[in-house]
Amino acid sequence: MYALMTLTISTSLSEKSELTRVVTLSRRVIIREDPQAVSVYIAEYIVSRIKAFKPTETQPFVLGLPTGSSPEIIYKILVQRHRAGEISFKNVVTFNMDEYVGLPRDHPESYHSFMYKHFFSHVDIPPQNINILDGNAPDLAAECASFDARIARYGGIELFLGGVGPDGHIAFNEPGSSLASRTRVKTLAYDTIIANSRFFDNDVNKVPRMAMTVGIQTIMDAREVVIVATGAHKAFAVQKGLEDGVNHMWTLSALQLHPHPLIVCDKDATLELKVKTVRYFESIEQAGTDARTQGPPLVYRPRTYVPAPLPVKKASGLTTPDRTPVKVPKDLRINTELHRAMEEDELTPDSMSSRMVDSAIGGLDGALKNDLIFDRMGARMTTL
Ligand SMILES: N[C@@H]1[C@@H](O)[C@H](O)[C@@H](COP(=O)(O)O)O[C@@H]1O
Repeated sequence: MYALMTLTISTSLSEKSELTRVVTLSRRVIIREDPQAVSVYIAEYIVSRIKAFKPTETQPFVLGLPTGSSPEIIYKILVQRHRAGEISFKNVVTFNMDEYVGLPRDHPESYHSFMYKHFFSHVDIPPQNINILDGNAPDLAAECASFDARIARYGGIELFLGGVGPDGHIAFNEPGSSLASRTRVKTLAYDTIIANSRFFDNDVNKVPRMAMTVGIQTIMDAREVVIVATGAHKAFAVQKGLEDGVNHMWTLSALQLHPHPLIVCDKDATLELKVKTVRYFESIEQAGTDARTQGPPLVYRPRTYVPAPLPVKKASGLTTPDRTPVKVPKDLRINTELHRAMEEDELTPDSMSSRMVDSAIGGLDGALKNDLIFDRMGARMTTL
């Protein structure tokens, strides 16, 4: 199950007259000491993938993004890399995994607010390149269909970054979700409502009961999936996702069927894994088969563009899905103002992390207080 597989693929691309290339496929698990080192690894990985892709306005890099406490340091590092002039998001198009239904867009805990606060307000991504599900759309099903159609218009997602819930869910694909699911409305599992109540004054009654989420198949369709898993409270999910079989009750496990999954864990998140499993993945990395050299062959893979968006019948009449309007909606301005707060105070732990009593979040708070120090892998990395 964990063995590296080699696969010979044929491509019709005539690049350098090489019609056949041997691509190494593997399930990659990288283990780092703590959330800080995990975040450095993933941020560097994303930067390297974007650079390798050499995105342009007409062929942007399509990046799927998550929310949650786990990716906060990753966003912070990406912002730092951007400010240092090392990476631009001008030709990056983003699709967020999920959003609560019925929560005002400018609510501090909406995923719109989260994304602007932690990332979008601090980088050069054009507003029209940002795609986040509208949890207040008059027709939620049409909004979901429109989202999938927009992804298809861009030729699919290149790299989907995701977190994992303590119950093994990815995005809001709760235990029991169909592994063939696409973007849709989901009722949240009670475990998730309890877990996320930390963002809502620890009051389960304030947590929205429903969310819109990309499906498992939406994530599986991405050319590459990167999962961040930090903290002892994720250890059981990681164990189920990696060591047990593919199971819709632990939706993380679906990635066993993906050709390019990369799961980056801190040591706490590996606590339930067998020593043998941990040693195996560590040995793969030590053998020099570093994940960053084993991503999908970006430049050789054809991108399948769907030229026109699918028409979607909305309550107000026939409309076509389109990208987010160039004009930033009024209710997003509140998020942009958070930019100033961040400039002054960087990413100080917000209400989310500071309220959580958890080893991973403790690590996050510690990391946010300190300067980011790139670990050995990060330092050794050469940007493409
Ligand atoms: N919908 C989000 C998921 O996308 C996220 O992965 C999960 C874990 O979040 P955290 O990183 O805060 O543990 O929380 C929510 O349920």
